[in-house]
Amino acid sequence: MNANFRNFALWAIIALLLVALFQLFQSPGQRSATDEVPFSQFMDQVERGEVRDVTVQGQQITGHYTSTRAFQSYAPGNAQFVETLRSKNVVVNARPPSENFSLIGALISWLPMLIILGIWIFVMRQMQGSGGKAMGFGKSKAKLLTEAHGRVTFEDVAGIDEAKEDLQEIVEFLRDPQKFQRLGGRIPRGVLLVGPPGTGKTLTARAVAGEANVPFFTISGSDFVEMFVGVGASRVRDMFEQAKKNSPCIIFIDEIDAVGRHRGAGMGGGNDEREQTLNQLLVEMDGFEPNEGVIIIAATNRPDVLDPALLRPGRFDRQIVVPNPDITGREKILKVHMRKVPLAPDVNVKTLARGTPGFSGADLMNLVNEAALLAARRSRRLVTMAEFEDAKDKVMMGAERRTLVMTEEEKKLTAYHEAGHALVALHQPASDPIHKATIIPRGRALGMVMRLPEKDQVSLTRAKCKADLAVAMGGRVAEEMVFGYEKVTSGASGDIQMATKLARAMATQFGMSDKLGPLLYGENQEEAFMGHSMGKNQHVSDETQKMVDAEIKSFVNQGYETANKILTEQEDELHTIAKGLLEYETLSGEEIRNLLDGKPPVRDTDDDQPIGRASAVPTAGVKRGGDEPSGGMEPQPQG
Ligand SMILES: Nc1ncnc2c1ncn2[C@@H]1O[C@H](COP(=O)(O)OP(=O)(O)OP(=O)(O)O)[C@@H](O)[C@H]1O
Ligand SMILES: [Zn+2]
Repeated sequence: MNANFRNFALWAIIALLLVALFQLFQSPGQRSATDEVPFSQFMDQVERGEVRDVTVQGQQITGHYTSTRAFQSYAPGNAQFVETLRSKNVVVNARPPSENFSLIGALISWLPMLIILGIWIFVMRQMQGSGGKAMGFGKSKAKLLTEAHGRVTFEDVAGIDEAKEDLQEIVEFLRDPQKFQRLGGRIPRGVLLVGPPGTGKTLTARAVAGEANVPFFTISGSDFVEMFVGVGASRVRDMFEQAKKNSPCIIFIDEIDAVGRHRGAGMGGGNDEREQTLNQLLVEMDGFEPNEGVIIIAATNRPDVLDPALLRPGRFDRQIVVPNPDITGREKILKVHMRKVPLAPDVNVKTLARGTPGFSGADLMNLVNEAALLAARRSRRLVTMAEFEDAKDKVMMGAERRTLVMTEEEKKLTAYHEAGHALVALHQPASDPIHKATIIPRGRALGMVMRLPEKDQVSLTRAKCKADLAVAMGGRVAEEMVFGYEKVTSGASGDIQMATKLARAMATQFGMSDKLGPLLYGENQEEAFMGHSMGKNQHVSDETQKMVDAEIKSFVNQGYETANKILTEQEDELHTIAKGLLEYETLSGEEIRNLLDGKPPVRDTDDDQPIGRASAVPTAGVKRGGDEPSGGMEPQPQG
């Protein structure tokens, strides 16, 4: 049944129902236009010669008086009145009993059937979803992406060269399956792309199809999962049928974990349907010849939950990891997405790539998009570095909260807090260089100092950890120095949390404590990771626990002392930076260094951009995080 026919049938039924209703309501109306008279009265009128003609239909009598007025009456079952009519010269017509009402009668007797049919069709349509795709129940929901969706090639995928290399072989096979057949090589039927969200798994799969110029069917694992038993399995069957008709081609199953979860791993019962679907998938994958030219590419970010049967040879036996990009990868991905954007000459892709550790391909695409939108809002012809910087902060920390009302006192306190971080960082050679400091509130942070590593960090040195601890404490120390012990705010909670996490990692994981030695304390990674107290950890004795806690405390205290020493010795510089922040709100690393040399920042006054940022591009880096987190840690907006 195709969609057009279904639509037609539906409208036909609705039309029929309307006609039937119309007839039903119409008939009594017509009747009321005639006189309805009792049979006895009718007979009297006949006797009196007032009736001109009658039509007898079963027991119903209709006719006209000599006055031409119409009437109608009903005769009792066995009344013999025709003789009387004849004797009075009335014209008598007769009709078979049901003719007059045959249409209505038929409709009434068919009505229940029609209603049931209508409901059935309606339910079927509902089950198909509103997508309007002309596919039947139990048919696969796989979508065929065509040229109209835009052709994707390996050119569009950047920064994951190893995955592309691995897939190159599949491209060659799809281009000329016969060649491989002749040589008897075994081509994998299934490829599993494994990686975190947004790293370009879907994009890569599409690029394989684009490179090989073959059809690309895409479906999500969750599309197979239906409430009706057997539907998922029949969708799988249908999908493979479609694919075979279009071979060579690619089937892409996104989120395969939705169907491919370990059998029997679900919560409670009721997983029969999913298991049936999975079984069907396994059967189909075994069932087609490797040379039929259908390649299945599946994606997941949870390979660990997949049923082992899926990973056996002949199924998804090839796994390709698609990781988050490294610094050069980020640069390449940024360049791919910047192709569509008119760039100002000051845009430095390398700096952006350095400032976005942990970003996925999708995050980077989002960053470029945000920057373009910002540039449009600022009515610029080109997208400048300032937009990219702001977009980066927005993606990383949340939108600026320029409307947040801060009292002068709070603003001053924030400025000194951030200046404290910045100054400590400046005087710690092991710290990453400052990228910028700002007191514009963003997300949960009231301000932040960003430092940028020169290159992606693979490991942390002891010196760098110590420097990071000192920088983290710098904010609080500055507050205490300038405003006094009692005026200290909760604003440093983010710093304290970050410092504690780092100190704990140094003591229990990195082996950086002399007292504890290079041992792993606390087997429970998660506890350590979450920054929870390990107090109840059964692997650590009470005494060891006390030692661990003491070491963590001593690391943080050392950081505090270092910060205190630097800030006390350089109090003048602290005031200079804080005043600079109060005046300009945002200072780049270079501007801070210039300020300390007595050179104020140069601001473009006729620049209409809402952010008072220098047009000079900061070349030095900063590190991410609201009041800076340390290597490998999540950004910690400081409140
Ligand atoms: N390596 C990359 N090169 C270029 N663009 C990328 C890359 N990775 C991601 N993107 C961009 O991010 C978008 C989203 O990526 P995609 O949907 O392919 O990610 P995914 O890994 O399939 O994510 P998910 O696991 O959430 O489905 C892409 O359309 C693309 O524009
Ligand atoms: Zn801080």
